[in-house]
Amino acid sequence: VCIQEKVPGVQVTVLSEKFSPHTTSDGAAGFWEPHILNDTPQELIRRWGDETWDHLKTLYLSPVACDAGVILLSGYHLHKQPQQDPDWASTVFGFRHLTKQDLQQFPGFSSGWFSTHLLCEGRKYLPWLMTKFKKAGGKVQQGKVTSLTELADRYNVVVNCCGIGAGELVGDSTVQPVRGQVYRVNAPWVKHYLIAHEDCYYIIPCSNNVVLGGTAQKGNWNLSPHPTDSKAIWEGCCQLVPSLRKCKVDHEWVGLRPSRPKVRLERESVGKGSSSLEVVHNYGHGGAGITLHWGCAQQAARLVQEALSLQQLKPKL
Ligand SMILES: Cc1cc2nc3c(=O)[nH]c(=O)nc-3n(C[C@H](O)[C@H](O)[C@H](O)COP(=O)(O)OP(=O)(O)OC[C@H]3O[C@@H](n4cnc5c(N)ncnc54)[C@H](O)[C@@H]3O)c2cc1C
Ligand SMILES: O=C(O)CCC(=O)C(=O)O
Repeated sequence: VCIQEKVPGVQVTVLSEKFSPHTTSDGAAGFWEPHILNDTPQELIRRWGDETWDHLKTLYLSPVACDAGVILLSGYHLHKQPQQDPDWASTVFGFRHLTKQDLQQFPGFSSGWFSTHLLCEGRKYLPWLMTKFKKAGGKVQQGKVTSLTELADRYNVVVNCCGIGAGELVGDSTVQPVRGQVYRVNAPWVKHYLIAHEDCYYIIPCSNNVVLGGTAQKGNWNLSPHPTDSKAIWEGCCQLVPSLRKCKVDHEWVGLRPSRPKVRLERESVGKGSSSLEVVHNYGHGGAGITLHWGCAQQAARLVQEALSLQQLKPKL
């Protein structure tokens, strides 16, 4: 969608093995908070995160908020050890430190913050974006790409935004999963998010259900819910909000956060001669793909523009 908006007359095709609701982005809570980004430079996290925040804020304040799956959510970040204020404190709304009175609700936690965040639900947002994309003339094709150069005779530029699949596609062994298991439950009485950072437990209400998480297991590719994780998540979340014991479980889900030493967002020429191709890489967003998505997409679209203006355009089939 960003490319369509930035490059006049461009024809864009989304070529993907899986579509919504079967992607990692569909299962994520969609909570705006930069995390699991390893050594991605702080100034880039701030720039991409803030651009995404502004984009989501605009959607939230518009009539499309419900269709696009963008909501505003307040709640608690809980810590067992004293922490420095996070870099995102000045981006979110109403950041403050928890008082002794706040902390009385949460035995075992000694500090934390209260803040209001935007949340973008992939399961609503992706179909909403797809409608926009198709209306603007975008094409869609299902299929697994095994080599980027196989696309050289069909496209002038390819954007590699394959998430966890990017590692295999471009032979980047630094892409590793950080496995996240969650429950989706019906608990409409839960109106605040709670994130217990050291234990990795969280409770995040979305528009139709509540996400109970989670795990962050590096290098684990198992896409099935594991009973040991289910038990730990259930007990951890029920300790935070005991009334959750009464909730009805909708389903469990596992996703692989596409982790990398740092987000890869750059241009590269791959292949030689007739199979050479301009590629824009945009992958490795760890636990923050939704948090950074619009800022990264803007940058990727600028790189597409650059790649198009550098090459002599030949008509392709
Ligand atoms: C449990 C959990 C909770 C999360 N919560 C949050 C959150 O609250 N906030 C947040 O910001 N982030 C969150 N994340 C992280 C977020 O989900 C990811 O960073 C994000 O989904 C990555 O998006 P992506 O588009 O790169 O990958 P994906 O959503 O996985 O999309 C990649 C696409 O590429 C396609 N593809 C891959 N390889 C190929 C190939 N070879 N050929 C063709 N197509 C291919 C796939 O089919 C898919 O359609 C969470 C992740 C998990 C697991
Ligand atoms: O911890 C958060 O900010 C919300 C959940 C999340 O982003 C994740 O599980 O990766």
